[in-house]
This record gives sequence, structure tokens and C-alpha cells, in this order.
Amino acid sequence: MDEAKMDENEWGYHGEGNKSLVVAHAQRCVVLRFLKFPPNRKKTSEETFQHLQNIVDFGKNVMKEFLGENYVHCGEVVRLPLDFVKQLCLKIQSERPGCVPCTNAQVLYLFFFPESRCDKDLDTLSGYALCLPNLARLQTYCFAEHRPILCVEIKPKCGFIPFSTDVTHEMKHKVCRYCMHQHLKVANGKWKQISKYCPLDLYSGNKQRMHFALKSLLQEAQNNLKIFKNGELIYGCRDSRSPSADWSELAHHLKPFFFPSNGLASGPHCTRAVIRELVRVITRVLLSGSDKGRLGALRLGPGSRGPLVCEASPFGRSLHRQGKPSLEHSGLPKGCLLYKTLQVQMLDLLDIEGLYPLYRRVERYLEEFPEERKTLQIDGPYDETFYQKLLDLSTEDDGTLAFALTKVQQYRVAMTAKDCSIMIALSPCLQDASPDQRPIVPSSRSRLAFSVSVLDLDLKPYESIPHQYVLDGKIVNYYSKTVRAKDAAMMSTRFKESEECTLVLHKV
Ligand SMILES: O=P(O)(O)O[C@@H]1[C@@H](OP(=O)(O)O)[C@H](OP(=O)(O)O)[C@H](O)[C@H](OP(=O)(O)O)[C@H]1OP(=O)(O)O
Ligand SMILES: Nc1ncnc2c1ncn2[C@@H]1O[C@H](COP(=O)(O)OP(=O)(O)OP(=O)(O)O)[C@@H](O)[C@H]1O
Repeated sequence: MDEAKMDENEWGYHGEGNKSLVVAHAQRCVVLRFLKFPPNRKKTSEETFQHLQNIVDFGKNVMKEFLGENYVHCGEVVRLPLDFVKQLCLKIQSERPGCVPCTNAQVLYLFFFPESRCDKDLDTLSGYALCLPNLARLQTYCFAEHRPILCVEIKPKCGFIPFSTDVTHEMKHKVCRYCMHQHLKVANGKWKQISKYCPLDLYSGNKQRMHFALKSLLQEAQNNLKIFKNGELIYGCRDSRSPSADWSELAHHLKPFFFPSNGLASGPHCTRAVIRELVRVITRVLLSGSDKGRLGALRLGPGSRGPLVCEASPFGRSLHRQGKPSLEHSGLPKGCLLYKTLQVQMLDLLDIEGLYPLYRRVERYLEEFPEERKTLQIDGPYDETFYQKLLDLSTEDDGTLAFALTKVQQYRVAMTAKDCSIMIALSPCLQDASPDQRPIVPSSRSRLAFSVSVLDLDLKPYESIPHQYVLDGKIVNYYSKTVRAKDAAMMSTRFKESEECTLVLHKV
């Protein structure tokens, strides 16, 4: 990329999260990722550069090691002309969904007010951004130019139920955090309705359960599923006001990839057949992979797993009703990205309840010796030394600062893996085309070349731990309250019914 010849008209808004905003190049398969900060926490250029460099280093030295070379794209920090950044910001402002702009050119900051992102400013002051491959498009240019490209982005969230003995709420041993959190999110108005998706179904490795999980995501995408066609978002929920899922429109987009094998070209049967095919292909892709990471070093023992089925998942509940509570666990193939991601998530060995007192121990030490923050590598550098310390899986607390620090850093890495997204890019290849290095998945219409990548691998900040602790309590308490209220309502209905019954008997 020639930084000196940047033209804002060649870039378009692509997407954003809580911490960053991404623009994509119209022709080339690259994106620029800019940081966003709360208004009261503006950083200097040097700090922004360091923040971005830390993201790159963490990807290279830690996540690549754990997840494997092929899945992780670290990108590089680039310095852009400030004028380009300013113009780009003005341009994309109108392309951002649901944003009311409020510009103040004097301070070179743009304030956006998207529904749930209104507390963040886009960094236009430093001129630094991350340049990454556009994962919504395959990275082979011959495909990118001539063939339609479909990209499915999944944010799977935490795929296990805590196994730590430090957990005090019984509910946390039965229901996964995602399913519990759903109730709080709906109550807070973040989403309209509770999703049937449960991460434990997706991570089960059991095809039936994975199909159910993916269909549930398609019904209620929230921020866990997005679908792009040729780099454009065609399916996904932006906020609680987004219209509900339109499967027939989605099926229309998908037909070039998955023509229904039943021969129907339109109508609800065709829609269902196309969606089924999408789900089948995505499951196959998710179970594929032979990329070797250094996860061997991380393998957790058989005792370090909680229940394999979440009691709140409709799939789990139906198994329970059928008297098959402990479904045969097919497990994930060890080379696939879901397996590797789950292993990293399980670096959260103690759960936030066990971790929080250790965080407090580190905090007390830092209060006494603030200058030690650097030596402890709280804010980096995320180098080989940092990585090596993560491999110590002991849970015996010897009361030392070193033990507490290792668990804190492992927890931050685990939280990162619990919040990352998986990008699957698919593109049809000709029957006679000699396959390049890319793996192929057969579909009803043609063979599809695919790539799987992981994104949003920014290490979660040390400072977020108290927030996690408080949030955990809120999620569990709210869920327990809701479940108790439901049980009480059911009991009272039954009680009423039995009262009525008694009255009838009296009359007789
Ligand atoms: O705590 P959670 O599980 O709600 O996760 C947050 C995400 O909410 P979600 O539950 O996926 O809707 C949240 O997603 P949204 O921005 O709400 O789409 C962020 O990813 C947040 O991470 P960060 O603070 O931006 O680094 C996430 O916070 P972390 O907990 O990962 O720090
Ligand atoms: N390399 C990439 N290629 C294509 N699209 C990308 C890439 N990186 C990010 N995106 C898109 O931009 C969106 C926002 O990026 P990202 O998830 O990194 O933001 P974030 O602010 O860190 O998210 P969060 O709210 O989870 O903290 C993603 O959901 C994805 O759709």
C-alpha cells in the first residue's frame, strides 16, 4: 500500500465494533482498522501506535502460536496522511448505519451516535491504523476478481460451562454464560428476543447440534452472525431495532452458491433447502482443518471440563425430555479452529470468581510498587516471554504474586478467545479448475473453495477484570431471579388448578 497516494474515494465503510471501525478498499482485498476511544480517554499518537503494535505482537507471538499460522492474520501498523483520514471519516460518516454525525473539524474528531456506540470517538488524530487482509473476501486474487464470494462471520462466544471449584452459584454449573446473559440483554433492551443459540451446541462437534446452533443464529443473528456477499453485508442484525430475519431474501442471495438439490427454484421449500445447504456447508467447514498450533502445550486434562450440554439450550432440554441427557459426545476434531479456540477459552481455569481475589493481589502489589507495572508486562510487550508464562496450567495457589499474575494474564487471553469472531469465506470453483492451496467443500451446486480466519484478537485489558466480576454477578442473579419467577408462576398455576379441582370435589 502506498501511504502517500491514499484516496478516500477508494475506501468504504465495512463494519465496526465497540473498539474499532473498519473500512475496506473497493478493489483490493485489504481493510484499514481504526481504533475508537471514549472521549475522555484520548491517546497521544505515540500511545495509539503502541496500542496497535501491541495488537500485532499479541497476534504474532501468542494467538498464532495457539490457534495456528493459517487462521490468524496480524496485519501491520500503517501511518496514514492526516488529511486522508479526515476526508475518509467525513465520507464514511454517511455510510455508517444509524449514525447521526456531529463534526468538529477544529479538533479533528468526529463524534458518531450509532445506537450502542455513541460513547466512542474514532481516532483521526494519530494517523495510525492497522492494515489487514480483507477476510470477507478470499485472498486469492484470481477468485476475488471473477467469482462471487460469500463470507459468514460468527462470534461463537464461550463454549464451555465453568469447571472451577471456586464457582459459588450452582446455576453456573448448569447453564452457560451466553444463555444466562441473553435474559439480561433482553431486559436491558439490547436485543428484542432470546436466542435459541447456545455456544455449547456449536462447540459440541455433533453435527445435529451444530446444525441446530447455526439455524438458531440464522433466526436471531444478534451480534453473533453476519453474512457478506462480495464484501457487502447482506444479513445480520445491527441493533434491537433491526427488522427481523428475512430468509427468502437471504436464500435469493445464496442461490449462486447453494442451488437446492430438490430442483425447486423459488418458494418456501426452495428457501428452506438453500438455508439447509448453507448450514450443512458451514458445519463441514467448521469441522475441517489440520493447522497445527502449539496447543499441545495447553491441553487440559479430562477433569477440566464442565457439563457438555447447557440446560437452557432448547436442544439440551429436548434431549432431557427424551431421556437422553448425556448425549454421546462426538467432540471436535483437534485441528479445527473451534477446538483450538475452545482450548484457549479454557485458560480461564478458575472462573472470574476464583480469579478476582488474585487480581486483587496483583492490584495491591501495584498500588505499593506502581513502577513494577512494566516489569510485570501488564501492558505488554506481548513477546515470547509473555507467551511462555501462559503455558503454566497449575491451579495450586502458593500465595505468590507470580501465581496471581499468571492466572490474570491467562484469564485475559481466555476472555479474548471468548469474544473473537470466525470468518468463513466461500467461493465457487470450476469443476475442471486445478485447486490451488485452498481446501474445497462440496455443495449442491458446485465445489466451493474456502478459507477460515479468526478476527478481533485484541488482548482484553487488565482494567476490565473488576467489570467482568460485577457483570458475572448481575448475569447470574438476574437469570436465577427470572427462572425462580417462572417456576413460581408455574407452581401457582398448578396450585390454582389443584384448588379448583378441590372445589369441584367439595361441590360434589
Ligand atoms: O462481556 P460480554 O460477553 O457481553 O462481551 C462483550 C460483547 O458483548 P456481547 O455479549 O458479545 O454482545 C461486546 O460486543 P458488542 O460491542 O456489544 O457487539 C464487545 O465485544 C465487548 O468487548 P470490548 O469491551 O469491546 O473489548 C465484550 O466484552 P468482554 O467481556 O469480551 O470484554
Ligand atoms: N480483517 C478484516 N476483514 C474483513 N472484515 C473485518 C476485518 N476486521 C474486522 N472486520 C469487520 O469489522 C467488524 C468490527 O471489527 P472488530 O470485531 O475487530 O471490532 P471491535 O471493535 O474490536 O469489536 P468488539 O465490539 O467485539 O470489541 C467485524 O465484525 C468484521 O465484520
